[in-house]
Amino acid sequence: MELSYQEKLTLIKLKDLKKAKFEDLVKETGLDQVAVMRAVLWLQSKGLAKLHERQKRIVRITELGKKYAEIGLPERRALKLLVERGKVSLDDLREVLSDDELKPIIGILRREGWASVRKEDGKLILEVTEKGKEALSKERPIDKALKLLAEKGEVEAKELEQLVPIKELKSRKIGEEDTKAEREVEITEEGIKLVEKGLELKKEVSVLTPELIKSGEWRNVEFKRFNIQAPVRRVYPGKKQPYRVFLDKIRRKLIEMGFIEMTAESLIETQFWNFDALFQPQNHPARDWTDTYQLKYPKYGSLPDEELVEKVKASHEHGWTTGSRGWGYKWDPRMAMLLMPRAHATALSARQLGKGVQIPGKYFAIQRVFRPDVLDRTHLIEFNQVDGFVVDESLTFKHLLGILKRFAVEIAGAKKVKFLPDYYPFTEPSVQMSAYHPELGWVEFGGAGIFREEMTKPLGIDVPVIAWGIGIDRLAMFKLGIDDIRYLFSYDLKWLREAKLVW
Ligand SMILES: N[C@@H](Cc1ccccc1)C(=O)O
Repeated sequence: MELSYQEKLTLIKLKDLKKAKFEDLVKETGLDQVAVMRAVLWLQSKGLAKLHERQKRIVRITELGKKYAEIGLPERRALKLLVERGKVSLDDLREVLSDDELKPIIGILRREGWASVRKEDGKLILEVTEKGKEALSKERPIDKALKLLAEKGEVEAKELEQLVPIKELKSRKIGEEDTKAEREVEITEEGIKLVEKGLELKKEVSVLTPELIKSGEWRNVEFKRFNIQAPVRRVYPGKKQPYRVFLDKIRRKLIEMGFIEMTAESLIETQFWNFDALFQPQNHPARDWTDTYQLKYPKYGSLPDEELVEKVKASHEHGWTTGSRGWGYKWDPRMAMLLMPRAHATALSARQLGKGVQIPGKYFAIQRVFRPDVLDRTHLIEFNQVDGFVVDESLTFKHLLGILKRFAVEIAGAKKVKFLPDYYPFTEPSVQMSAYHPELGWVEFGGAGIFREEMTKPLGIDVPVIAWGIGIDRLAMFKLGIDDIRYLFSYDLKWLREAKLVW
């Protein structure tokens, strides 16, 4: 049987005592109360000891009682004066008694037979009796009771009752009655047997210190075992916001797949990069393929170098050298300079292509984007997109579908993928992809396509670029088990603390 140091010590002491008051056991073991109680309870649960508890009546000494114990009960003080002087007047007694004590004193002295009382010149005179003289050196039961109370502070009522009725102690305000639980610990047969078999009493430690190792003392100690099943208080250490964790994991996955991350310093973009560089005509309803916000102040940003702007302009107006006829309108640089909160992460792909890319190369961005909408459980005006593209000489539409499928499986954990024809001004062909989730059913996953030459050529890219954009929030909702998209950004502490960190 596994016993702790404290349990062993308690049991060994108990073996000698057989049955002991809890307080005595505490004294014997030299441990503190809590430790002994814990040990006793464990011993009890192991059938080695028994804890008996009973309510007992006790009498506790009062402040007045303490005072009397020191200076003597009023009648004793009066008796002393009486014996010294033979007879005294009531007034004389004031020397040794207070007003309160004076009042009942004649009654008490008479009852005890210590004094006789008569009137002399209208004054009460007390004269000591023989019994009174003898009484000076004798202890009455009440004196004994007071002494006992003064010594112990509290005494079991049963013990005092053998001397005086408790009523009397109470009426004289020497003691007050109370009840108290008395605990007794008893060793069982099994406990005795165990001690007789011999218990090795090794000191128990819970921390292995450098000192223990250096001194070699670790050999002589017992290491405390931890109960890892014991319930403990929950702690909530600082941790990343659950949605952040989810996005970080997607980032990690893409990096593992060989993608290079594109980042932006600002959430604000020029229309040039959000629209124009993506071959979206300024005067065409296609520009409204999504509603966007505009910045009031500052209203305008700056355009990239002129050469690039000229090419984009040419592409829009007449197709430049791409063989396309373009959109056939007059391109306005002022409009391209308007500032807006970025409306899609594809703007970062355009920027990256303009800066130059590795060929073959793979790029991605995780970007907060903004579009006007009515807020509800499934719509936010800001959300996150994961966009990316792959550049290589020999890429075809089939590659695009293959890569998208892999994403759906790797990132979304989808089982089936479905492609539908779609339209974006910057891709041709364009597809919309849905992924099948066991619980969610078919979920629209994102758009994709091959960037149009009218877009890539002005940016200086002459090879095929396949691109995609994925709305990540709905996926996160599903993964995090929430049905209100606003929770992704919630500061509800309970949710933040308890949300599982998922991938
Ligand atoms: N930017 C598009 C998605 C997309 C990205 C890249 C290519 C094609 C489509 C959207 O926000 O819906």
